[in-house]
Amino acid sequence: MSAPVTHSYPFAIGHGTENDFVLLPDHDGAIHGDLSPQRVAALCERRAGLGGDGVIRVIRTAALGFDQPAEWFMDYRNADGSIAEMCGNGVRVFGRYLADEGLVSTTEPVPVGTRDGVKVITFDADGELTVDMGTPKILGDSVVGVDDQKWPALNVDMGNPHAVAFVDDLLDAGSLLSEPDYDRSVYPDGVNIEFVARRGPGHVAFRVHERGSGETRSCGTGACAVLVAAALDDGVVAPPDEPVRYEVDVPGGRLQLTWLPDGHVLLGGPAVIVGRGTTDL
Ligand SMILES: N[C@@H](CCC[C@H](N)C(=O)O)C(=O)O
Repeated sequence: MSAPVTHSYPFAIGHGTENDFVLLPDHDGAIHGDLSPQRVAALCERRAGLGGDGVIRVIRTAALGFDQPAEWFMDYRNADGSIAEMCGNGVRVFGRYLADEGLVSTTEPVPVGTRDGVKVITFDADGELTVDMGTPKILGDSVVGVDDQKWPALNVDMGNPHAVAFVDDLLDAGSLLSEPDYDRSVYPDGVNIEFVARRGPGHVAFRVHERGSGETRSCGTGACAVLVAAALDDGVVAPPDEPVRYEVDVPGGRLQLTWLPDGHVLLGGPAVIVGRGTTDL
């Protein structure tokens, strides 16, 4: 009897403020058929797999047949294998990976294709990366809940859905081991839920329960939604007359958020690649 044929695929592990990802370089789209939701979930499993909040396939935009003005496309999957439109920390880690591999130059902005359109990454002088996340959609209010507590929450779309609730204390959100309650008629495709506490002027902190990944130590699109909710709560009218800046703390570090007069939100912070290897998926 012949032995089963197994393929070996390279991978890298990276994180942005401890939102961590398994990156699968697949420049020309060879592994597409092998990347089922079950395989993604197995890769992200923290005890029996490589471990991660999500998987990012590094693929040429042309290999997917997408018409976007960017050579590289971030094909993002949540830890449960579901596909998400956008990942703010993921796209910064993606930029770091491309730069470390010598696939892009750090001296000029790099466009990256995503399911939410092209995002442009800038390599900052301090070693961090900033991405132009585009324009938030502010879609009104709903309610989120944990156990018998409920909070009003602002519906902000950053390409993916968010519900932002202000709490007195980040511990008010409880263990976040299970998904908080939310209005499924408002969010038929699920939602990322941010619990935000004030830290001072222009300074907030949040915890997040991510759709498809559970509680994570950071969420870039979530930080953008939090910036918008905090600024509106502080009396800023959208879009702002002048740049509005917030420091946003997450369990895994600190992100720098800017809301520009043209409506775009910039997300800045660290992003690193911490290991490489091979896997049979
Ligand atoms: N961690 C990400 C968001 C990833 C996608 C999200 N879980 C969703 O399903 O929308 C970020 O940094 O933005």
